[in-house]
Amino acid sequence: MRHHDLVIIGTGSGNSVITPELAHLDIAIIERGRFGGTCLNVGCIPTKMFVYPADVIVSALALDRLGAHFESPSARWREARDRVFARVDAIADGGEAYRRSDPNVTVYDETARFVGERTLDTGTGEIVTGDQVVVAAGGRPRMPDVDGLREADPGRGVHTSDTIMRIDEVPARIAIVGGGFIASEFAHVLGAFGSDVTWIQRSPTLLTKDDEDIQIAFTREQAKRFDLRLSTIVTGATREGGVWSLDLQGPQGHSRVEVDAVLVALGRIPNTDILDVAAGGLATHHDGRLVVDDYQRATVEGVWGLGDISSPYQLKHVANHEARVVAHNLAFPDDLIKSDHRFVPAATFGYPQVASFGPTERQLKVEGRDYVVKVQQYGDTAYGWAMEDTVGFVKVLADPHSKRLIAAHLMGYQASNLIQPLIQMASLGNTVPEVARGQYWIHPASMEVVENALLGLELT
Ligand SMILES: Cc1cc2nc3c(=O)[nH]c(=O)nc-3n(C[C@H](O)[C@H](O)[C@H](O)COP(=O)(O)OP(=O)(O)OC[C@H]3O[C@@H](n4cnc5c(N)ncnc54)[C@H](O)[C@@H]3O)c2cc1C
Ligand SMILES: NC(=O)c1ccc[n+]([C@@H]2O[C@H](COP(=O)([O-])OP(=O)(O)OC[C@H]3O[C@@H](n4cnc5c(N)ncnc54)[C@H](O)[C@@H]3O)[C@@H](O)[C@H]2O)c1
Repeated sequence: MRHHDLVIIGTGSGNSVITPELAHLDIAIIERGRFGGTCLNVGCIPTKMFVYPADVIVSALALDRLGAHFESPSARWREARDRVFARVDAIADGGEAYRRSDPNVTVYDETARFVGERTLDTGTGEIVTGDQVVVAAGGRPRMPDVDGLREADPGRGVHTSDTIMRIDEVPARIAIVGGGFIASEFAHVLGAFGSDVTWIQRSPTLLTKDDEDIQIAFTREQAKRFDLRLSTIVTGATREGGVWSLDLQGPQGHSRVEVDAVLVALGRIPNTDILDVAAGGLATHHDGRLVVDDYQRATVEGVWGLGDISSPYQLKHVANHEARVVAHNLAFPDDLIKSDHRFVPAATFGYPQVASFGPTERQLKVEGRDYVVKVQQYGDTAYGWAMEDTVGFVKVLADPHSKRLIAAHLMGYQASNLIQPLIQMASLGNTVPEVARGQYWIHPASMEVVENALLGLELT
């Protein structure tokens, strides 16, 4: 049994808990996978490195309407893959080497599980205890309850986001199951790189957590590009001669689709079960997330949780924020700070992009909350004319009494960037008139669509 001042499980955002204020402590890091966690190795960063060339290819295909012509743009998957992982793997390896070279840090590289309060079996034959324990062990893909698809099996063409980006060639035909972030981003990427995508979603729209206007508009755009099977579930899967035959149950009854590979994108489940947090005396929510309070404290003194293992958001910027809060609270126990989850934004890097924060219009109606709303089309602004845009829009919802923004929902070119001033004004408590008329907006930048959306809100 070995004792440490601080034990950190998981090197995603957990790795960044080691700030200069804590660097003198005797620290254990337990990581069963690659250093850097999901975002770096199999998540945000590699996906966006594939999304960028996919954006370029798909937008080039649509440039005819602007009088610009390209001879059939095409993509080379292996080149893109090798570019992505040359960079990503080097960062992961460098991060691990850096930690291992630190005399204050001991790295345990197996699967940990709790065997008592603040006590862990590291899986390496060593039991460790910590004065403080940070649980940052993230989550993993949820698999469907369908024979043949219960486990990822890349060798047989059953993939999750953990494996799909390392394949040698894009499959000629792929079925993507799910209708959220991962499905949307990978349909775009794999489609741009040459796969014929059949997209299976159990709900009548995609992106069901987004505002209804976004759901409808995004689904309409994807249906133009992919074989989209809505209100449809997979009931069976068999493989013969390298070909998967999926049984589908949809609005027209039973159907069958043949594909070379399947990508499962049905959400992620927290790793509290693998960690056996109950043995550590720690409480979980009904969905398996670790219970933490606003200060990121778990239910046993000296234990903290952050990121996907405890968060309902499952977003890297949230995990990073919570890591900063934990690092502060560990270093300054007499001056605890809370996490700020008031205006958490998210972006789906599909084509078109979607970005939002705050409740949907339907949620506001259900809550009976007063609001005013404006939907501004990209196509009604000068930059939208330049792009001949017919799909993008900015939807803003504001409180008519305080004149502050409640929510924003954007779809279109660079939505993930265009939303930032709206997040800023909500977070900093600026009113709509202050932001709309209290500054210059560069003409005729694409950001004018945001200015016009704010000006269009009827706030008397
Ligand atoms: C395909 C994909 C794309 C994404 N894109 C975005 C995006 O564009 N923007 C965004 O904001 N978010 C994105 N996310 C979400 C983002 O990656 C996560 O929210 C974030 O990485 C969570 O960080 P974390 O530190 O909580 O967990 P993780 O980064 O998952 O780290 C947990 C670590 O704990 C280790 N571990 C788990 N159990 C144990 C154990 N028992 N013992 C030892 N080690 C253990 C794991 O190996 C892992 O390295 C994406 C996710 C995916 C899957
Ligand atoms: N750009 C980003 O920020 C980004 C990108 C990728 C992933 N992520 C994070 O990773 C997490 C996982 O992504 P995801 O796309 O897997 O999850 P998600 O929650 O976005 O989507 C899951 C989809 O699967 C469907 N589904 C769930 N269970 C089902 C079942 N049993 N049968 C049929 N359909 C079912 C849901 O209706 C939904 O459409 C997300 O929560 C997100 O926070 C973020």
